[in-house]
Parts: sequence; C-alpha cells; structure tokens
Amino acid sequence: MRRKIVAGNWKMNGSKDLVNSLVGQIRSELASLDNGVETVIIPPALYVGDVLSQAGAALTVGIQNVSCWDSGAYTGEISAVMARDAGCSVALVGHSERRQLFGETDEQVAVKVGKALASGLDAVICVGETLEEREAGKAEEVVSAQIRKAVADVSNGQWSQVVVAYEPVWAIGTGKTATADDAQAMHAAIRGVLKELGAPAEEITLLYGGSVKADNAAALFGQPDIDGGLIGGASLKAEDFVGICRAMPGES
Ligand SMILES: O=C[C@H](O)COP(=O)(O)O
Repeated sequence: MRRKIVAGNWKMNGSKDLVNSLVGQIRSELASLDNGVETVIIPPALYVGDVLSQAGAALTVGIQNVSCWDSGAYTGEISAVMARDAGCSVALVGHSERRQLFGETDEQVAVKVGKALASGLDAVICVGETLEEREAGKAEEVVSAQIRKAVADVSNGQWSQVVVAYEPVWAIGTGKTATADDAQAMHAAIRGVLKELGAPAEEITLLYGGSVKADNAAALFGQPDIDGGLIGGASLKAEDFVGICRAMPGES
C-alpha cells in the first residue's frame, strides 16, 4: 500500500526560536490525527538536531540536499551518510531551486539519489516543468525525462525508498496551484513512466508541491494518484501545515 506523506520543506527559513515554537505545536496538534498521514519536517541542515529533539516519534525529519560524495575535502557539503547518522530519514533530491539556482544537473541528481538510497534515506525526487515548457506543450516530456534520468540506477530492492514529488516550477511560491485535474494527469503520467521502467509503480508514493494550502489540499489529495504534498511556505505556520495534514483523506 502506498504511503501518504505531507512533508514541510522549510527551505532557507527558520531559527531556533521557530523550531521551538513550531515543532511542538505541530506535534501536539497532530497527536489526535488518525488519517494515516506521515508528517515530515525538512529544516535547514543546521536545525536537524533541534527539530529531532522536539519531534518525538510522530514526526520524521529530512534534509534538503545531499552531496554527490560520502566524505572528504568538499567544503560546505553534507553527505547522505552524515544526514542518516544525524537522524534524518528522508532526503530531498533535485528540488527545482537546486536545479535552477545552483545549476544541479540531471546527472548530479541521479548520483544524489543513489547516495541517499545507499545510506538508507528515502529519496524524495523532485521533478517539474517551467511555465515556458508547459506552454510549449512539453510538460510531460520534460518530467518524464527528469524521472528516467533520476532513477536510472535504482535497483529493484530500493524502490520502497523512492518518493517522487511533482512540483511545477511556475507553481512554487507563486500562489498559483496546478488544478487538481492537471496535477492528477501529471501524476498518472509519472506512474506510467515508473511502470515502464519496471518499478512497482502502484506502490510508489507521489507528492504534489506548489502553493499547497489548507484550502486546496483536500482537492489535490483526493485525486487517485496524488498521495500527499511537499509544502514550502505553508509549512512555516503550524495552523497552515496542520490544516494541510488534516486534509488528507482517511483510509477508504
Ligand atoms: O518544496 C516545496 C515546494 O517548493 C513548494 O513550495 P511552496 O509551497 O512555497 O509553493
């Protein structure tokens, strides 16, 4: 059965004060939630330990990026092995901000996916088209190519650690969300690509990201191929984030 996941990517936001006020509040408000959602908090790496100390068993913690290397003279890098050692369970890989602002290539994304999986982390592989690509009718082609490259070296025993997050670049932080129908269509296409690649596609969790809020989450999460969300801005306020977690339908 697919997992249902709501992950909050804090990006380069936060402080010890925010960790102290936000994490405990999320934890206590989600304590009574019984819809089966797994909640993940992905803070800046410096705050992973602080979040872990507040998270308890109900919340899991992730890292926003991992290195292509395991250790050595790579100043400023953090390896997947270190993230796992520090208590992370999840790594984001290939977020569009990494691709667009830091020039991360499909080849690097594939290496990072391999490093995350080998270290025992779940890899949340981010894919998505730009507005220009969507308007040119190339959205599925772009996303399909990103996935094929990112998972090229995933072995049969590793698929249970793979999560794909579809985040149309034009929807990130813009307040523009893909319609539930458009997001569903892309998620179905992603599942189709994974199936073609020989992955257990029906078992793989697919997240939608891009301006998800408490008031649009239910429509998105109600789609048959959308198993949760990767949340940016709305993950920084307990009420908004908890509202999104609550929008996940329970077991049918
Ligand atoms: O990682 C999260 C996504 O980039 C979505 O961000 P957003 O919810 O602020 O649009």
